[in-house]
Amino acid sequence: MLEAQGVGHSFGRTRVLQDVSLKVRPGEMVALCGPNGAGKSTLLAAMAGDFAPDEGNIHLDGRIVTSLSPADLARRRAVLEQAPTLSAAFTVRELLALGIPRDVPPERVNVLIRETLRDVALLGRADDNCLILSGGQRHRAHLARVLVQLAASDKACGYLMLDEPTASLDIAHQITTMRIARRAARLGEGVLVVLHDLNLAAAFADRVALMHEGRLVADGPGADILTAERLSAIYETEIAVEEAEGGRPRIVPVYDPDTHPAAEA
Ligand SMILES: Nc1ncnc2c1ncn2[C@@H]1O[C@H](COP(=O)(O)OP(=O)(O)OP(=O)(O)O)[C@@H](O)[C@H]1O
Repeated sequence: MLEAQGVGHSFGRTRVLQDVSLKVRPGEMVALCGPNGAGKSTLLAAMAGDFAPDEGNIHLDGRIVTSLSPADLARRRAVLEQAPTLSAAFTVRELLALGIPRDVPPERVNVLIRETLRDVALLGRADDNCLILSGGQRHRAHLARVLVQLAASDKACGYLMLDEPTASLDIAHQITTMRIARRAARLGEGVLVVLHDLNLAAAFADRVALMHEGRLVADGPGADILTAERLSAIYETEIAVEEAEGGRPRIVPVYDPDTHPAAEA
């Protein structure tokens, strides 16, 4: 299990996380939602072991996450950052190979790369330089990099941590990406995904964890958590919630195109 307990953190004098506790169990997909600046990426980075928070603990399969070696961390969890960068002009194939340990036989590497690129619909671009891909295609290549990292791991289960994986994708690729994350959970991985799209969260995640101003304000099934009253309050805009197929909530922002932001101040 990946678990944050009583986590607090400040950057300088800015308190970014306050007493946050969150569990991601193997086989479970948790969507982390909330307004800009709520602390989602900071929490995900802390849970990934990127830094030790000022307060509280984060355990990955029973061990303090920052006590794990980089190699052990890489076998247990894979992280797609919000704005992934390239350290060199890699081809798509080379980018994916970065996530695969050197002792994996070349034939296995080729199979892993081919299967993962097929999943993200980039099989035909394997030998293209990442820099010539479109923004969304490049993001899918980075998603493939983290998927192949876990697929190559010898651990029975790992944790997939995705920070806004659908932000630059068209509707079809958003759905494909969420299906890939869902399949990872079905195969036993723990999935933590930061999402702004509350409808994707409601449709795909087992639980929705809602953050606001550094705190976790609600955590549970989307149908319980995503209420019009709660969402309108934390996003400070009118949001309606309807009932969709299977009792799932459908989140509908209420648009008033003629209200200028300055007029509300
Ligand atoms: N390295 C840093 N130094 C200083 N402040 C930081 C740093 N990283 C994040 N912050 C601040 O922490 C707060 C939370 O940022 P974070 O990126 O975690 O929010 P978020 O919920 O992921 O937001 P968004 O939806 O806009 O991506 C913000 O006010 C941000 O400015």
